[in-house]
Amino acid sequence: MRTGAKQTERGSGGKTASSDAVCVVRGLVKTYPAARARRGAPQGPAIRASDGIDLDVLRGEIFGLLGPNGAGKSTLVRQLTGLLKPEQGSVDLLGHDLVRHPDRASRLVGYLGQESTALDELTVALAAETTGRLRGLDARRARAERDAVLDELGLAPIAGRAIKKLSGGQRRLACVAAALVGERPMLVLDEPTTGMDPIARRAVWSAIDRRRAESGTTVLLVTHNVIEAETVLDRVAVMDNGRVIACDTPSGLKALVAGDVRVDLVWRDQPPLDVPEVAALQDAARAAGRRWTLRLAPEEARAVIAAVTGGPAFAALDDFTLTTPSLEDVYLALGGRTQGTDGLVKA
Ligand SMILES: Nc1ncnc2c1ncn2[C@@H]1O[C@H](COP(=O)(O)OP(=O)(O)OP(=O)(O)O)[C@@H](O)[C@H]1O
Repeated sequence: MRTGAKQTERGSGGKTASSDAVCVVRGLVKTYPAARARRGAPQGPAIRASDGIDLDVLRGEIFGLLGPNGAGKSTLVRQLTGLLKPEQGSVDLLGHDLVRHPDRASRLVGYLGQESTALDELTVALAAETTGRLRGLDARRARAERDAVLDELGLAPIAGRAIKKLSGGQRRLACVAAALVGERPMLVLDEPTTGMDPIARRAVWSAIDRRRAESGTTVLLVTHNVIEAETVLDRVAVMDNGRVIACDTPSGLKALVAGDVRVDLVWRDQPPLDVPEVAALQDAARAAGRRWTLRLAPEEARAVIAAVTGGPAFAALDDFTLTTPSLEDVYLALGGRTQGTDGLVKA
């Protein structure tokens, strides 16, 4: 077992803003008050959902926010979109002080929140068109943008249906369409692909990528889908407990675990813990159903594969793979809930 308290903070998280930064966050603090206790029960603690966040998002980049449930991602983006006021700290978006002037955010940001209730009563087409009109497009332009985005996201066949009567994935896709109408210099999308099938997800990623390529749009993206996000993100901030615990390019983050390989062992049924070589791996393995995942130095991985394929454990083994680490491994390695926030803990 090895540990290393290494975190990358290239181009972000430092106190000095880059001249290319369109969004500069410094010292952001937001605390939710403790919930009122039921009679006789002790009051729960207040929750510091943003705990001193520094962040620079650069012009034209697709910037991802990753982190476990409750890490503070939505709280952060709601402060970046003027919907929530921090107790301390500053948010500068394209030269506008959003803590003092939260009303200016709507002119600068196309925001997709986690909830869609405001658009639910409208049809897919009307939601997109109305959003365009609210963002200042004239009627002809709003209709043209509506048609283009519905085609782009494959929504034309259900354009006339009410959003509230759609399936979860369709509803989410309709909300993404509305968020993309009426050009804004920055898009803030909170888990845009939740509930979508692979084709819809791919359409969303390419629509986002296209806006960056064609219009230089800056995109801040909250997502749990690290494997897909890896292909579109320029940089990623990993959050935990209201803090940014790492920030770099996907490849820079992957370099944190680059010396390792990932071993996946899938057991036919229960792992054969009576085999000493298998029992010795139990503490280091991340178990999910019949699958054990281990991150190991290459020579350790070779020894594990030899042990489970050559000895008595082989009869219990259904499948095994040996791969280089992905961004998901970095995310899990840094996700402080399970392994500590003070850096990488290698299995
Ligand atoms: N309105 C609220 N009142 C009190 N606590 C809240 C409120 N909204 C969020 N929290 C708490 O603040 C913390 C951060 O929540 P937040 O929604 O920002 O996390 P998240 O990273 O977006 O999570 P998820 O991935 O589940 O969407 C959590 O502990 C959450 O329970």
